[in-house]
Amino acid sequence: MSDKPNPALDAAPLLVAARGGTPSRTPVWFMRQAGRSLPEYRKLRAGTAMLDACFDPEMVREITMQPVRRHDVDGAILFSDIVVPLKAAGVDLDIVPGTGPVVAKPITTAADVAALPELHAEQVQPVVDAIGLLLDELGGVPLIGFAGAPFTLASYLVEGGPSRHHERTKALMHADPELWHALLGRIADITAEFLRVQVAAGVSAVQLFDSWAGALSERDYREFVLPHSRRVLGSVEGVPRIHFGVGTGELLPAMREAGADVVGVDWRTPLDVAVRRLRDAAPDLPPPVVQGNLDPALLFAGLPVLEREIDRIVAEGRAAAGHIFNLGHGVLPDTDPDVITKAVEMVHRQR
Ligand SMILES: Cc1c2[nH]c(c1CCC(=O)O)Cc1[nH]c(c(CCC(=O)O)c1C)Cc1[nH]c(c(CCC(=O)O)c1C)Cc1[nH]c(c(C)c1CCC(=O)O)C2
Repeated sequence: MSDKPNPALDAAPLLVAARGGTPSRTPVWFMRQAGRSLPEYRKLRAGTAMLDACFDPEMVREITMQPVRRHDVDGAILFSDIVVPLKAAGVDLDIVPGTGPVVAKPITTAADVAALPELHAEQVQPVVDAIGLLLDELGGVPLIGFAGAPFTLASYLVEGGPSRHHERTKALMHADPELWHALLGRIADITAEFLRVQVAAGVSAVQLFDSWAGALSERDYREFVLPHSRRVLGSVEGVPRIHFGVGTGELLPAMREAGADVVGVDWRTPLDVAVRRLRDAAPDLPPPVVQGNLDPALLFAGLPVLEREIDRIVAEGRAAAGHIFNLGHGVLPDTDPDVITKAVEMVHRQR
C-alpha cells in the first residue's frame, strides 16, 4: 500500500462503485484509453519502441495522464502492457507494431517451462517510479494497475504471438495437463508479483486481463485456468480487483469465482443479463458489481446512436450493486478522441 494516504480517493466514484456503494456519478474509463487514438500519444511515442516507452517512467506518466486530461475519465489506467513483466523477467519478446506481442522462442517443452524466469521487484522499478510520479499528479483520480492473466499470457508464450484459434495452447493444455499446470503456475507467480509491486507502489485498483479466455469452454476454463487466476487474484490485498475477458458471457460466474470484486463484461452480453447470471450462480454472495460494456465500434456510429446506447447500458447497469462504465473491449485505434470525450459527458449526465 502507498505510504501516501490520499483521502480524496475515498469518495472517488470508481472506487465507491467497485465496493458496491452509491457513487456521486456513474464512473467511466475506457480500456486502451491511453494510446493510439490520441494524436498527442502518437507524437510522444514517435521514434520510441512500445516496450522502451513502458520502461521510461516519465513517458509512462505522460501517456497515462493524456486521456485523463482530455476526457475527464474517472480512472487512469497505467500505460504498460501485459507482456511487460515477462520482458522484465528476461523472456525474449517484443511488441511488433500492428501485430502485438511476438515471442522469440515459443514454449513447447518441460525444459522451456523450467527455464521461465521469476520476476524480481527491482526488474520493474521503472513501473514503480512511474506510479510514484502519477500519484503526485492524479489527485482524486484513482490509478488502475493491471496484469495479463495466466491463460492469456500462456497463449502468447505458447503460440509465439497473437493467435486466432489458440490451437497450440489448447493442444498443450489437453495433451499434457501436468506441463500445462506447471506453465500456468510459473506465469501466475510472475503476474502475482507484478500486481503486488503495483499495489505496494500505490495503485487504487487492479484489473486482471484474461482477454482471450472466451476461447475456452467453461469446463476447460474451470479445470485449466481458474485455479491459477484465483491464486493471482487471491494474492492481491487491499484494492478492488477487476477481472475481464472478451467473449466471456458463458464464463462470467466462473471468472467471479476466481476472485473478482468487479466482473468485466464485453458488449455481447447485456449488463442486466450478466448481473442475473452472476446472481443466480452465487445467491449467497453479495450482489455483483460489473464493468462495461459499450461496443467500441459504436464510437463510430454518430452521437445520437452513441447516446441511445449509453442510456441503455446505464439503465441495464442499474441491475448491479455497482456499475463502472467502460467499453466491452479496448478503444480502436481510429476512434475520434472527441467522440470519446463526448461519451464521457453522456455517461456523466446520467444519474
Ligand atoms: C491482449 C493485450 C495486450 N496488451 C493488453 C492486452 C489486454 C487488453 C486487451 O484485451 O486489449 C493490455 C494493454 N496494452 C496497453 C495498455 C495500456 C493502457 C490502456 O489500456 O490504455 C493495456 C491495458 C498498451 C498498448 N499495447 C500495445 C499498444 C499499441 C502499441 C503502439 O502504439 O505502437 C498499446 C498502446 C501493443 C499490443 N499489446 C497487445 C496487443 C494485442 C497489442 C496491439 C498490437 C497492435 O495492433 O499494434 C497485447
